[in-house]
Amino acid sequence: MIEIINLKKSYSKNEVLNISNLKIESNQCLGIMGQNGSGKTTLSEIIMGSKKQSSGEIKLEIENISKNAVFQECQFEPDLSLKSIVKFYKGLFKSKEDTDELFKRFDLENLKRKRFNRLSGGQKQKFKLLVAFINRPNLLLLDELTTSLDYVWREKIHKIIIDYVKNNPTTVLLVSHDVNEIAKICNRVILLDNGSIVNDLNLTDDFKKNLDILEKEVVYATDN
Ligand SMILES: Nc1ncnc2c1ncn2[C@@H]1O[C@H](COP(=O)(O)OP(=O)(O)OP(=O)(O)O)[C@@H](O)[C@H]1O
Repeated sequence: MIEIINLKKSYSKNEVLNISNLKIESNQCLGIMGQNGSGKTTLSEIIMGSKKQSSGEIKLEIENISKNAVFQECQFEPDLSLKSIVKFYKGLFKSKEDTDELFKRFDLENLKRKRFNRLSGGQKQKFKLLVAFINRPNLLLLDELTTSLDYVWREKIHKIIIDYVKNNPTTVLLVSHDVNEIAKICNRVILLDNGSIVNDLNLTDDFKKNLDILEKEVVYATDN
């Protein structure tokens, strides 16, 4: 379980996040939606510990916690081959993961010797997720994961994540602007507006059949 109490974040005197209470059950896939600048990345980075809050408390009660994240901006040493990057992270995490299988899963076997900065946008995105799996995280942040992926790979990545979560107890934070993606992967979604949670929805199967309702909730929550 992750519990957030009276969390605030300001830059200079500008408050960008103000969340009085949020509980995220373990092994839950939480979608985080909201307009540009509403605080999604700030909230998820604070939960992951890569950014510090101005005040408030975050309790991370996850057994044997292993974290990882995929961000738009995350980059790797541009001149290293994918194989070398994976070797580096495998060593860093002291991981026993079968990385050949990971290369296969993401259809990147033929690019092992290529440098990261020579990959296309979509290939980079797939590779970032491959690296995020090396330490078998049980807390995983995916921030705009499928931006720059084609339709086929977007679907494949959704399946890879759903299968991973089925086989490994994981708390997933999925930041996305895509209602379909959220509905496919998450069982709950929070909507942020101006740094506050303005809606918190359980994504039941019935709800998922009526995605236009979710779309309306997103528009309503952020227009009012
Ligand atoms: N380093 C920073 N310094 C000053 N302001 C910042 C900084 N990082 C973020 N902000 C501000 O905090 C607010 C929330 O930004 P954040 O990146 O969390 O939004 P977001 O919902 O993830 O947006 P997007 O959908 O555009 O990625 C914005 O107003 C942004 O300008």
